[in-house]
Amino acid sequence: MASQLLNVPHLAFFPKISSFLHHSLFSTLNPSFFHSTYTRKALKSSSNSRIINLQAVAETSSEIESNSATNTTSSTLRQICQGFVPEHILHRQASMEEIGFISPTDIQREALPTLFTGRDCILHAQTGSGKTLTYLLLIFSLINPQRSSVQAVIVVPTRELGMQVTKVARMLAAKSDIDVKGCTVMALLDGGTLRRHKSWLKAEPPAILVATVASLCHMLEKHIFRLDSVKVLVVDEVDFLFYSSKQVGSVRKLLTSFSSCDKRQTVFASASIPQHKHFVHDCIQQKWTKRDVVHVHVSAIMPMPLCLLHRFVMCEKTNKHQVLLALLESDAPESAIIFVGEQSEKSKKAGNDPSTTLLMEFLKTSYKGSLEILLLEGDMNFNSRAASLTEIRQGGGFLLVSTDIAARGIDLPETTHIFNFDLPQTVTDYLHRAGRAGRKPFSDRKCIVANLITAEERFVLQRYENELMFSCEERML
Ligand SMILES: Nc1ncnc2c1ncn2[C@@H]1O[C@H](COP(=O)(O)OP(=O)(O)OP(=O)(O)O)[C@@H](O)[C@H]1O
Repeated sequence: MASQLLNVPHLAFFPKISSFLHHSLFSTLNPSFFHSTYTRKALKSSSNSRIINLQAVAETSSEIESNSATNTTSSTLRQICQGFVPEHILHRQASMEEIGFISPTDIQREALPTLFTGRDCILHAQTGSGKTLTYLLLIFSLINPQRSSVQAVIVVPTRELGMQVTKVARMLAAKSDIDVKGCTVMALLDGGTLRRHKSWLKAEPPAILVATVASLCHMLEKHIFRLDSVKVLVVDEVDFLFYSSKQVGSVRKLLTSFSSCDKRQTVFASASIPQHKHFVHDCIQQKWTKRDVVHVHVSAIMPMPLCLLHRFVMCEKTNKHQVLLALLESDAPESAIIFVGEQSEKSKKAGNDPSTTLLMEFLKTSYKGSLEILLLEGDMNFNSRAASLTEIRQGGGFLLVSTDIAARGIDLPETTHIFNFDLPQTVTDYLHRAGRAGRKPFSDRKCIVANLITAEERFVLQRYENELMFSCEERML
């Protein structure tokens, strides 16, 4: 299986060079891999490259590769979880079915049986494929509600994703008819009131802790609590955290200094794990996971959901606002996210308004449709960011203008359209931005990803098409 994986074209999906992409096994890859510009760049820059012993990795870890067409089992999610996830979550009062979880998604079908055996897993599946519920079901199968200690920790890269995961975990906990206190879920997120959390953690430790890395490490460094009783540690959007120069040090510490992989079950999740062979190797070498970690790779040859239709409109930089307006009028999305690039430091220093502000002003005066126009960007304070997402989740259509802060993990299933007002910087960013639409696992509904590009940007988009294996049609206005 390992050698088969090395020959599938999805390995051409290769974003910018990162700190953990430091090995070189390119000589063993399919020649098509070398067509990737990113790959050529990586080859040039991998001065400290070394050949890793793939065979050794293959002997200890294992791969489960699945593509939707190959699935034959018709078990329901409840059947897969029976005997593992407690009855009170599955059967009584308000059941999984009532929440809407009847059939398992591919990642749930492939990963849950392995997770229930206690093995560490890397959940690698498309955006919107249900990875959150996969690891939460494992957590609910392991925690003892009678015990007053932190038994599961879920690490997330952003406050917004943390709030979302907390909400799903609380929904599952609340649907059970056991003593809710036993299943408390605490969100320990950047921008929160850490002092209040400190006393809470000491007096009444929650069973499940959802945390951003900085806040979690702060508590651990101050010895407010320890990870001794943690049975499962999940790192969501794991590639993002390892890429982030601000967060990678803390993540490594969390995985090796604050707790040991032998004493916990470790789960990593993401829709993009570039050079996953290297990553599995690093997991074992660095003791982030046990040696028999399983890489569960769903839709390996198709990194993007098929329900997404990709379009581009060629335009001048100066008339992008008008083009976007024309698209909004003609496509009439039910709800949409408009992704805008981050303002450069140079532009900030020059005192220019960020593109998000300019676009918001334009839309507020020119857009005549019924969707509510909202903004989400990193520079906003935490309360305003939370307010934007709360408003969206209250229902009604929205037009969310956002930077890449909304590109990872955010689940707004009503989103029918993504507009890349500015083209994303990397192929990974493209995958995650596009994946904010098409998030209803069993729906046939097609969603649109529209790219507003200048003639010079066409080749960049073409590269994304090649690496993610989709094709983008030109849309004439
Ligand atoms: N078995 C299921 N049946 C129906 N809906 C499901 C099922 N599992 C998950 N979902 C729904 O699918 C949507 C996407 O799930 P989730 O947010 O876990 O995706 P993800 O794989 O984590 O995506 P991303 O990589 O973008 O973070 C959610 O709205 C969730 O409620």
